[in-house]
Amino acid sequence: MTATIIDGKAVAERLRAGLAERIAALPFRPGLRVVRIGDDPASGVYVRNKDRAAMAAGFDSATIHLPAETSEATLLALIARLNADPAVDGILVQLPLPSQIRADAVIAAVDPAKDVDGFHPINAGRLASRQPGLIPCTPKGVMHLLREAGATLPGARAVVLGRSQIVGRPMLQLLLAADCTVTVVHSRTRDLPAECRRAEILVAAVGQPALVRGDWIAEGAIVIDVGINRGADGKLIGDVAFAEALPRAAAITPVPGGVGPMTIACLLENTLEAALARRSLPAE
Ligand SMILES: Nc1nc(=O)c2c([nH]1)NC[C@@H]1CN(c3ccc(C(=O)N[C@@H](CCC(=O)O)C(=O)O)cc3)C=[N+]21
Repeated sequence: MTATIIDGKAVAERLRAGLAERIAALPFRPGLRVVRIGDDPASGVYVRNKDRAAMAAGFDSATIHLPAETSEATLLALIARLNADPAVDGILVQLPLPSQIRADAVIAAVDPAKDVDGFHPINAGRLASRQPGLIPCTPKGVMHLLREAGATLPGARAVVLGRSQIVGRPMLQLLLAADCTVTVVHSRTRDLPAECRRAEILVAAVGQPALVRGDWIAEGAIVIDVGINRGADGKLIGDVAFAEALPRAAAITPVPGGVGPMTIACLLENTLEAALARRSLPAE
């Protein structure tokens, strides 16, 4: 078998085109504000891509760039101002934050109705309790890609590699809600390769370049690679050894061009959802 390569870039473009159409029919432009602190170069690329995609789809989007020395109090005051601004539907504070700022305090300060990252404990709790809320962008994008790849989710054995607050845990909730049999494995798991080999759907989200080798992958598995690691040569590499996985998997996402573009498209989808919900408009 040689795997079908899941074209996340193309799926993301279609999703964004659909959002642009819906926005064009609205009497207002959904507002997104991205807050970037300091000059982490990786954040720079992400913020630029997002701004470009948001503007092209018709959002009222802007990035607020503050210096690396910004205090937590200054950032919290900015968030309070954005929470109170009726033109702002979505707020994203780019992570990681400098060490003088507590990320937990910042995440909890964002109005849950504008929390387009889905990181606020209220939204995490809603997801875990199967109530409607804003869902973290990367796991939401993974669910889009699984549907696109034609995965049969009910009853499927899914393994999530990684238990982070921003990917692994919400991924567990979404796969479980879709009736998968989900196992979450992590750095303390005994025999990671054996656990991964049981997966019909494998979602790798650990941030370790090419950790998942060919022989960790069951024949015919669908492999979603969330990892975006920068190699010594500056190139992006996923968490999965792509060339080794190709002959075993049924379908696999590439890095770049897989999950990354979907994260941005889902951020825009969340911003539109937040804008409609805040105005008590129907979601479709
Ligand atoms: N509050 C917050 N929310 C985030 O969602 C968030 C964050 N902070 N901090 C940083 C990470 C990283 N992230 C990426 C999203 C898209 C690509 C992406 O589009 N990648 C392209 C390649 C881009 C390139 O060439 O560098 C791809 O995979 O094809 C990458 C990285 C969102 N993050």
